[in-house]
Amino acid sequence: MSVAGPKSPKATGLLAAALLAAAALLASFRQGSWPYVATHHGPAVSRLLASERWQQDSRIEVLRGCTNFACLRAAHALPHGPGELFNFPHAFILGFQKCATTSLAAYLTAHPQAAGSTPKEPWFFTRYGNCSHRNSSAPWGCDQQAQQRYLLETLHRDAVLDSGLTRAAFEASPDYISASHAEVAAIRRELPWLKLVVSMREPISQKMSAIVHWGEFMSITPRPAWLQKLEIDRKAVPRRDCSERLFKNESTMYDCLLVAFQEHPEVSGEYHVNLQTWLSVYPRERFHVIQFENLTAKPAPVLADLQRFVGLDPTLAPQELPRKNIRKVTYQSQGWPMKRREYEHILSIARPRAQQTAAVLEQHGFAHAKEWLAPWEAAWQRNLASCQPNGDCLIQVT
Ligand SMILES: Nc1ncnc2c1ncn2[C@@H]1O[C@H](COP(=O)(O)OS(=O)(=O)O)[C@@H](OP(=O)(O)O)[C@H]1O
Repeated sequence: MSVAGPKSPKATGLLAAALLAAAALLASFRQGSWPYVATHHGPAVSRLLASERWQQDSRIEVLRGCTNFACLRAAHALPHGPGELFNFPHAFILGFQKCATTSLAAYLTAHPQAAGSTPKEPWFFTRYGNCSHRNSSAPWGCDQQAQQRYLLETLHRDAVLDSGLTRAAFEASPDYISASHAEVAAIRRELPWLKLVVSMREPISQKMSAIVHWGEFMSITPRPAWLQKLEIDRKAVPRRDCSERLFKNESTMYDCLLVAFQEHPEVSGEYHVNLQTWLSVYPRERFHVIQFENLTAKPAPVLADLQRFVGLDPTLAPQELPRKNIRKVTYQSQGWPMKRREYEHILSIARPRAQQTAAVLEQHGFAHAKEWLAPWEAAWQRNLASCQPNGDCLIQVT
């Protein structure tokens, strides 16, 4: 039997809801392995839990009728059935942009126990999605239709439930990591059980990759509608302008790096600032942090850790990490021309921030700061070693 959502609840009172939630809690604890236990609900969820129909249904049956987040939350308060391995949805790859999120999403999508979203980057919860009202005082919120489309079409609800929840639905919108506190809080409110994956790349390389990405996009003529939509995000405009000029040979990579490093942290991908926003909302154990350089140098152990974190069986894993979204071999594959003093200047901005990021990662138990910084320091030294006596260098991304 399926349930249409929170529209027709037959409330039997708060006591019944509390009893049911307590039973679910107990059952979940007895099951032991269940990773998420709902401990508090909003009024809509409590009403659903109190409905007599729901008391007869299994979690997966309830989920079959869910077309909105309140329904999902109520379903997740019920005990999981035998063989069910995952929540729905189960995980988000949050970012950072240009840190191999597309390759990671493709890798997981090829895993028989995972179900990637369509598209890979729905951008549902953040500034370009329909639920965010950045330029008005309206609170974050999604209408019923948008929620339904997201759950059914983007996250493939039916296919995932048909698997008996033996597949983990996930999406990968790399701009989520730079979400505002209000947006992150909204995601937590709607999907409190999510597992969250973050990848970080040597920060100068990450910005160079983004600069090239935007240079290529801004050179598309006529400008596509989706690109025009992005123009509403005024904060990121100076960087995009610089990228456009770079591709017309009217600015240099150094100019654009300066712009990128001076932008607002939430736009420029200041790793620790963005991560701390998320850590202030979701518990620490929900996060898994990957270093791009470790991942790309020696994928197997990093991918095995990722699968363990998500709850996927590593023995079913695809062999290879794909190489998606690659531009470093297309543009300036021998390196970007820069003067030594210019690179040193950028480094004088990037290094202290990278050290802060490493300190935050250590503070939260994600990595040892020194070990984390070593591959980044090695990349900086490699680039400095490329400099000629006249100060001309060729700067490569990691
Ligand atoms: N397997 C592997 N090995 C080495 N490098 C890899 C790999 N997979 C992705 N990449 C590099 O990651 C960059 C793309 O990252 P994203 O997919 O996260 O970009 S995006 O934010 O989704 O646009 C992009 O960097 P640039 O080429 O410097 O732009 C990719 O080359």
